[in-house]
Amino acid sequence: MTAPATNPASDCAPPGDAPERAPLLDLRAVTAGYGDKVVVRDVDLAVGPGEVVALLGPNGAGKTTMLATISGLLPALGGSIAVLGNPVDCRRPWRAAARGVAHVPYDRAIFFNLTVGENLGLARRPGGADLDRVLRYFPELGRLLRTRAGLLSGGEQQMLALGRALASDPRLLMIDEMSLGLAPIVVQRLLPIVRAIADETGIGVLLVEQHVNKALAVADRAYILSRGRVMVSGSADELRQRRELIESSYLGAAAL
Ligand SMILES: Nc1ncnc2c1ncn2[C@@H]1O[C@H](COP(=O)(O)OP(=O)(O)OP(=O)(O)O)[C@@H](O)[C@H]1O
Repeated sequence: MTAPATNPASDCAPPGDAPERAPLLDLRAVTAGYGDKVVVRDVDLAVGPGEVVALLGPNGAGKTTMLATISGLLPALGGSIAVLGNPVDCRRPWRAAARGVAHVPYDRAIFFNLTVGENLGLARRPGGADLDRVLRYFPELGRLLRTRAGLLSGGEQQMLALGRALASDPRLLMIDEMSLGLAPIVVQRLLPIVRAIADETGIGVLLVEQHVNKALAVADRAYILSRGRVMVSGSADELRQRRELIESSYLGAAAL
C-alpha cells in the first residue's frame, strides 16, 4: 500500500502539543482507500469535545475505511487529518493512540484467552481511567472480572471493548458498528451509555452505526456517507425530521 508523495496527511510531521482550542478531530477534504483504490473522497468532518457524531451510510460506503485512516492504520490518499491539532502520522499509528484516540473496531479486538480484568488492565495507561470509572458505566463487568473474555456474551464483549477503550483515557472514542450482532435491547442500553460518557467526561465520540434511528437518538450531529462521499450532514434533530434526505443518501441518490 503506497501513498502518493503529495499526500499531506502522510507527511508524518513530528508530534507537538495540541493548540488548546483545537477540535478533537478535524478532517479536510480527505481521500482514503487501499493502495490505488480510492474508497472515500473529499470528506470534511469534525468532532468536538463532548460531542457524539454519527457516521452513517449503507454497506460499503467507506465508514470503516474512514476510521482506519483516522487511526493512522491506513495512509490518507489526500487531504488532511488532525487529531487534537496534530497531523495523523500514518507510519506511526500508535501516536494517535498516545494522543488519546481509542478505536473500538467492529470485531471488538478483545483478548479472548485473558480475563475481563486482564483485558482492562492491559488497556489502562498511567494516569488513565481507574477501574471504578469503567465499572460505573459498565457495572456488569464487575462480577465478570475473573471470567475469560471468550466466555462472555456478545453484549458483555462489547461492554468490555468499550470499557477497555475508556480505560485508555481517550479524548476521542471511535466506535465501529457497536450494535453488530447484538440484540436490540442491548443496543438500547449501550447507546445511552455512550452518550453519558461524552456528556460526563468531555470525550468526543465518532460512532459508526447501521441503526440510523437509534444513532440519531443519541447523536448531536451526523454525516451520511454514500459511495465514499458525504451526501448529507447536519444536526441529529434536523436529520430526524428530514427522513427523505437519509433515504435518498442510502439509495445513493444525489440528495442535495
Ligand atoms: N483491505 C481492503 N482492500 C481493498 N478494498 C477494501 C479493503 N477493505 C475494504 N475495502 C473496500 O472498501 C469499500 C468500503 O468498505 P468499508 O468497510 O470501509 O465500508 P463500510 O461503510 O464500513 O461498510 P459496512 O457497513 O458494510 O461495514 C468496499 O468496497 C470494500 O470492498
